[in-house]
Formats: sequence, structure tokens, C-alpha cells
Amino acid sequence: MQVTVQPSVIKGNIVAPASKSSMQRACAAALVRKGKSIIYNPGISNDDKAALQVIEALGATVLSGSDGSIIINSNGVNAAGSQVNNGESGLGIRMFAPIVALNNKTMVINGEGSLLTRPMDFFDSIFPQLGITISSNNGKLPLVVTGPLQPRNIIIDGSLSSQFLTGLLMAYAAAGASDVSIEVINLKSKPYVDLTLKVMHDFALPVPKNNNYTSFYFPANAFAAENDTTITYTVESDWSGGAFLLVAGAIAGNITVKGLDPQSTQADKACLQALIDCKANISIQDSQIEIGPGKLTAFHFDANDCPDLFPPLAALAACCEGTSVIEGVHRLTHKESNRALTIQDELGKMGISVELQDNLMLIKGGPLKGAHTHSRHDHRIAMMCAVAGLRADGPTIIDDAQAVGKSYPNFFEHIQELGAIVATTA
Ligand SMILES: O=C(O)C1=C[C@@H](OP(=O)(O)O)[C@@H](O)[C@H](O)C1
Ligand SMILES: C=C(OP(=O)(O)O)C(=O)O
Repeated sequence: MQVTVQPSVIKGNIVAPASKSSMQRACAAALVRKGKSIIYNPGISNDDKAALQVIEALGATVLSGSDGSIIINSNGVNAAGSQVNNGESGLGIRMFAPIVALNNKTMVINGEGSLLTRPMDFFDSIFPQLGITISSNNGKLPLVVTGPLQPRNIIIDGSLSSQFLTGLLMAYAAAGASDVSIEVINLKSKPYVDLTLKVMHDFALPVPKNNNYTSFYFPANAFAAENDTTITYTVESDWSGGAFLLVAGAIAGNITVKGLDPQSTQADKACLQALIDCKANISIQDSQIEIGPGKLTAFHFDANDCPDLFPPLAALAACCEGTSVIEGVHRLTHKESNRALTIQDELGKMGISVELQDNLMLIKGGPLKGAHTHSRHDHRIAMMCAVAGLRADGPTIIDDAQAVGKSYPNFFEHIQELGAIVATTA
């Protein structure tokens, strides 16, 4: 799909989409607890759909409620077949692999697209320590695993991704971890672990004690209470997708974004600080954020723990006077694209200088040119080009724009509802 975004002034109200981080975790938690869970505001992204398919493959039943909710019944992990496919979701594979390994039969765990080239060698070193037999494709997918996972004291490296820890925490809880701890060295993306612990709490799973993100201790006999209570959970609105809407408001109009919870544990809530620092005109309320352009000036932002903010904040920086600095470039190498390079290339086509200095990205604000860009098969790069295109001097073409489906399938419709001039061709 090719999308053309014309320079536009936007206005009006929009509700942020459901968070795939919240939805996928809810699916995993609903699978590993025994009983009925009702999920409100369910996500519809490709990653969310993949998570629903995975939990069905692992024995849960998924029904649609008449009120738009999803009803999940589960008796714990009990795979009917021998394969699961996580689509293109990094969180999906890394969270579900240890959960799949709760089974004692041999399972093939696979994925698609960019996920096939993302590193999974973590499992090669950690799974054998937990009694799981594993073979991978030289540290990549597919994985072939035979469980069952036995929770043991382990030490893991958290510097590549928090997602491996998220999976282990869920799986340990499901396996009845007792007097056991997971020690973590150099954990990155810490707030994502807070979200994991919150979802575990909301689904009445045993929650380990977090010792300053260096160890997670499951006390003795902290089994999940087995009872007939139905859990209800409302998927949070997405600060990661919402950040693109907020930046669009800051550079191209006055809009109100609804649904984003300022108390959320989501990492990407931190975009508010960058928007305040660059002097966007912003009013943060409990249930909505009003935002419009100010005299935008360069900002300095640490994205080490919230790497998904690089693309929206790079578009923001392009519209600020001066050179903005975003820290955390090393966190970008293994996303859907090598995002430091794809941000540099695609904003470069639009006339913006993006310099990479070790862990720093320096973005020099300046006039944005309409250009022929490409998503690089990365949802956040497609959204970055579209948002930057609102302020360009001519049309911005985005090839492979359907990539947005990974996290925010309605993105182009939403900016159109706000008045952006958007044309789509198949
Ligand atoms: O747990 C999650 O929901 C996610 C964690 C982050 O990954 P890392 O922990 O690899 O930084 C983030 O980039 C990803 O989009 C979603
Ligand atoms: C990197 C991302 O997701 P994941 O790692 O779950 O594929 C993302 O959404 O930008």
C-alpha cells in the first residue's frame, strides 16, 4: 500500500488506540491463569491478533462478547498441536516462548517478516538452565523446545531487551515458582517490566518482589489462587501510538487526544517530557491531552528506557529550532528495522540532517521537504514519515505503508479524521 500525505493543518478530537503491550500481556495472563477473563477495549493490531492465535494454539478459547469485549477461558497451557506462530511480534515471541515451554511436549515456535532476523539466542543459553531442551536456527527462529520449564534461580542479561524477562516472569508465575529469583544484569526498558508486573497483579497471578530491577523474587508457596472469579481487564490506550498523535498536534494543529492515562506505567508516557521541554502548547488532563504548536525549540531526551519514542520524537525534532539530542541509539539496532539508520535515511530524504554519534542521535530542525519515502517494513517509520509530512512543503509518499498494521491499523484513518489530507493506493 502506498500512502500520500499532503501538508495539512489538523484539528479535533481523537481516541488513542489500544496498547499492544497491554493487550498481548493480557492475553498471556489470561492463558496462564485458570478460569475466565473478560478483556475490554481489546486491541486489533496484527501483533494482538497473533497473540490471540498463540493462546488459542496453547489451549485457550477466545470468544467475542456482544459489547466488543473478548472472553477468554483457559485451563492453563495445554497445546493441541505442536506449532505456534507469533507473527512479527518481538514481545510475542519473547513472552510466549517460555510459556510454550510450560508444556512437556516438543513445540516449534516461529514468526514472520522482520522477526525472522531478530536475535533469540538468549533462549539457547537460558532454556537449558530451566530444564528445557532447545534448538534454534543459529540464535534465530524457528525455535524447537521441549519443556516443561522448571523455575530455578538464574542470572540473565537484560541489556538487549526487557521482553525476555517479561516472558520468564509470566512463565515462572504460571509454573508455581517458589523461593526462586531471577537476577537481571543491566536491564533496559524497565517500565515495560512494571507493566508486566501490573498485568500479573491485575490477573491475580503471583507477583514477584522487584528488588530495584536487579532481581525478581518469588516467595515460597506463592501459588496463584485457583477460584471461580472472573477477571475483567481493560486494555490501556497506547502511549506509543499516541505519541505520534501528540507530535502531530504539536507540529500541525490543535488537537485533543483522549484515553491516554497519565498514571500509566507505559514507558512511552515519557513523550510528555519531550513535548513540555520543546515548549509545545500542552494541557495534560486525566482523560485527555490538548496539544498545539508553540514556538518549538530543540530538546534533549533520554530514550534508553523508551526506545519506541525515537521515531515520533525525531519527527518532532525536525520541526524544532536548533539541534535536538536523543540518547539511546544502541537500543534501536534490533527493532523491525535498524531504526537509527532508517530514521536517518527517511528523514534525510525529507531534507533533515540526522547525525549518529555513538549512543546519541542529533536531529537538526529545518524545513521539511515532501519526498518519496519508504516504511522499511517498520510501522513506526511509516508513522514518522506521515507525521513529518504534515509539515512538509509538498506531498510525502510512503511506500509499504501497511506496515502500520503491526501496532496501529487505523493510524491513517485517524489522522484523516483530524483533517490530514491522505490518499491511499493499493
Ligand atoms: O514489552 C513490550 O511490550 C515492549 C518492550 C520494548 O522492547 P525492548 O524491551 O526490547 O526495548 C519495546 O521496544 C517494544 O515495542 C514493546
Ligand atoms: C519493537 C517493537 O515491537 P516488538 O519488539 O514487540 O516487535 C515496536 O512496537 O516498535
